[in-house]
Amino acid sequence: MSPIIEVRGLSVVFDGFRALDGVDLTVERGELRFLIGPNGAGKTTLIDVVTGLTRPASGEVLLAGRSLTGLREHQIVRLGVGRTFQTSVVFEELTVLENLDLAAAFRRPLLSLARRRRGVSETVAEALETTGLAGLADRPAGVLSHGQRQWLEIGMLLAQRPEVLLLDEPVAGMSRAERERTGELLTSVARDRTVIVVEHDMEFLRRYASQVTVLHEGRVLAEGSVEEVRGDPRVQEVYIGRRKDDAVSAGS
Ligand SMILES: Nc1ncnc2c1ncn2[C@@H]1O[C@H](COP(=O)(O)OP(=O)(O)OP(=O)(O)O)[C@@H](O)[C@H]1O
Repeated sequence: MSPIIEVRGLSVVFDGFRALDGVDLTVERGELRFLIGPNGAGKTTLIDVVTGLTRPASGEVLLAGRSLTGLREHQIVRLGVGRTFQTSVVFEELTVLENLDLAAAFRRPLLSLARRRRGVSETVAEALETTGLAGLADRPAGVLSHGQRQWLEIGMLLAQRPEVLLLDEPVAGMSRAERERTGELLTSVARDRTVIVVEHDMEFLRRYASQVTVLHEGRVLAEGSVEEVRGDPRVQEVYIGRRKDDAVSAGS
């Protein structure tokens, strides 16, 4: 079986500046893959290309063997690739349930209508349960805590029934308890889907990552288990002099 995501020779150029420079990346089904790297390494740009927001100068992205080259963002969503952004996309005045319903309708309007049961589609009910937000279904999203809002965004992705979820810094600004819950949520989501996470939080990474890809200056610097990349002298070098909690070797 082919990998779920294959990135081949990907380069992105902004006004002559190479944000990505020949990136190769293979992600198998069911992985919870972390992308790390110093600021400006190209992590968000990589997600932007996979999801069709940014066009590469060269190279390609394959989803289950199918090229995504030239497809638009909504087409890629419909093929099963969903993402969160660093900034929130929930509608504050709508309820949690309404936000989930809207997200579900975007992917498969007819199916989600056909499957309605007691006003809540099966997909939305599942998303509520997985994210632990069922008790808040009728509350406006505007009253949610920061953590709950992040879980709602993950729920909105799940409601689109993606095969691959790309999350950009999902635990930024979260309390320790919220980070733990998010780690458990992502682990459970990755059981039957593939999750790719951009994250700076090293403690979070140590606890939940299986495979890690380190980007630096637009290239893949290292790849492997958390222990392998932490022990890699090249990775240690690019993190030297950074904040303590951003340092790969911190706590070892
Ligand atoms: N639209 C753009 N136009 C010009 N340069 C850009 C654009 N988007 C990103 N860049 C540049 O490309 C490089 C990679 O940026 P990117 O946001 O992908 O890095 P990152 O690894 O996600 O960093 P961070 O951890 O700070 O979010 C940076 O130098 C950034 O300034």
